[in-house]
Amino acid sequence: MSKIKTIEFKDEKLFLLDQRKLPTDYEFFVCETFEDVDFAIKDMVVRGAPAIGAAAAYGVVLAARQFMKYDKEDFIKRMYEACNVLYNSRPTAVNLMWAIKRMRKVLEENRSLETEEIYEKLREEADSIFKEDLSTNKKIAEFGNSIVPQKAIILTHCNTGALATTGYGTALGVIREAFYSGKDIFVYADETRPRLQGARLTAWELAQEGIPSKLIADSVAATLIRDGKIDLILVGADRIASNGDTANKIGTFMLSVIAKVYGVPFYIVAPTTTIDFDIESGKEIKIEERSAEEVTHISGVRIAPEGIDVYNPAFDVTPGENITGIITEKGIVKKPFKENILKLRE
Ligand SMILES: CSC[C@H]1O[C@H](OP(=O)(O)O)[C@H](O)[C@@H]1O
Repeated sequence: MSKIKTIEFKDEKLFLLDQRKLPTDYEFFVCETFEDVDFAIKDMVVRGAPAIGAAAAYGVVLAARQFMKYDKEDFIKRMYEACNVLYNSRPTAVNLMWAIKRMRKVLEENRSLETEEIYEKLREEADSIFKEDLSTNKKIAEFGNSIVPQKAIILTHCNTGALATTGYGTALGVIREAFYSGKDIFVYADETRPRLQGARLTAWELAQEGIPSKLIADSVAATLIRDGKIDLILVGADRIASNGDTANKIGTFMLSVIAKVYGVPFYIVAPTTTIDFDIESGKEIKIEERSAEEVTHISGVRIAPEGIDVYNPAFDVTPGENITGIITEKGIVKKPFKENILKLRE
């Protein structure tokens, strides 16, 4: 089991492993207010759909601590405002909205209680969200491992490990499970421009546990796939529409097209909390656009000329027809996705 502590709530503070600093520096960013959490999500101190959901939930707990000194009416008003700020901290990963909706529901159901009691209820709910994700990841990994052949060479994109969740991971969780079950697998990890989650985070997680792997530039993947060097592609998700269209880190769609051309199995790995049952297709998914600096600079060093215009979408949408299956904690969803995804709705 991965020992990486991505998120920890203790002493009324939220400790986030600062993923902007990895792999060279292992430092924690300490959140004492919900504004600190909002910044941490926006600036990708913490990132990854389930991880930002859990962090945002604790952001609501911190807000309750901040506003306890006000009278009840003011407390409730400020709490809803804080929930709204956190809900909008990043637009694509639906786990964030799902977590805030759960926290808002607890706030609504308990608004007649004293503020200290509301704080305790919110703390319990955030802890539940945290623990549920951990157990969900393990179930996902077990289902996922069932489709990993012995000695498989696996390609993965971005970071979907313990750093993107509350522990273990989604696609990288399946890779961990296959490795620890003795399948003698090998991993190619895309560096994942521009924020380099693969180079900085996935490579770090793989190295921490001695999982045989090689880091590649994103543009190498196509040749490996063409040359029959990849047996399986496992990637994460930020929002899955009810027809199976999936928003994930930019570059995922391109991989899915190449996988389809060369007949390589291409799986999305995600908890059902990443499914947005309220949208019909990927067309409805808002794709976050991030700053030009993420593309024109690496670690603060300019690599592109001043004044150049930049288009920097953080995600793209892979159509369901390019996806072999969606690995969840409730099993592996195959086509027809619309029919089979809706069966997952509780
Ligand atoms: C297990 S969710 C991981 C998912 O989130 C990443 O995006 P970001 O690093 O911008 O938060 C990426 O899309 C991963 O697949």
